[in-house]
Amino acid sequence: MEIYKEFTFEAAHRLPNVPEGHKCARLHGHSFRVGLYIEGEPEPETGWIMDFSDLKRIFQPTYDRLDHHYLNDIPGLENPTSENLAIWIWDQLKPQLPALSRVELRETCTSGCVYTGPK
Ligand SMILES: Nc1nc2c(c(=O)[nH]1)N=C([C@H](O)[C@H](O)COP(=O)(O)OP(=O)(O)OP(=O)(O)O)CN2
Ligand SMILES: [Zn+2]
Repeated sequence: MEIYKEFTFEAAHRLPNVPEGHKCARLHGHSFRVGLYIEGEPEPETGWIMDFSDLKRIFQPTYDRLDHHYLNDIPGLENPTSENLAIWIWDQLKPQLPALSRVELRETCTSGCVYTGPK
């Protein structure tokens, strides 16, 4: 079983390595959506895998680094594609959240990616 919690943050970015003339080379912003998934079995007593509010608390410091920031300025996010952002969020959280199973990163209403960890 997986549980998930979704977050939104506002941020600006530009993609430095796109072909010349690509629209994403220009500074622009998104309302990013992040889905964090935790895999496990519900504990018999609580009936939950983990408390959603604990998940929120653990994500908060990472969220604060992203929300209303220019992503390219963040170490490790110099090329802030959806893919790199999902990996970066995973790397921030996995040490504290061993049961993290999936990071969904939605950049626009129609574009995003899903990361399930290194293969
Ligand atoms: N594989 C990736 N492709 C693109 C990324 C990315 O992170 N990974 N990022 C971008 C841009 O940041 C862009 O803001 C989002 O792209 P796109 O879906 O093309 O945005 P639109 O809202 O313009 O999409 P439409 O559906 O065409 O309106 C580009 N590619
Ligand atoms: Zn973009």
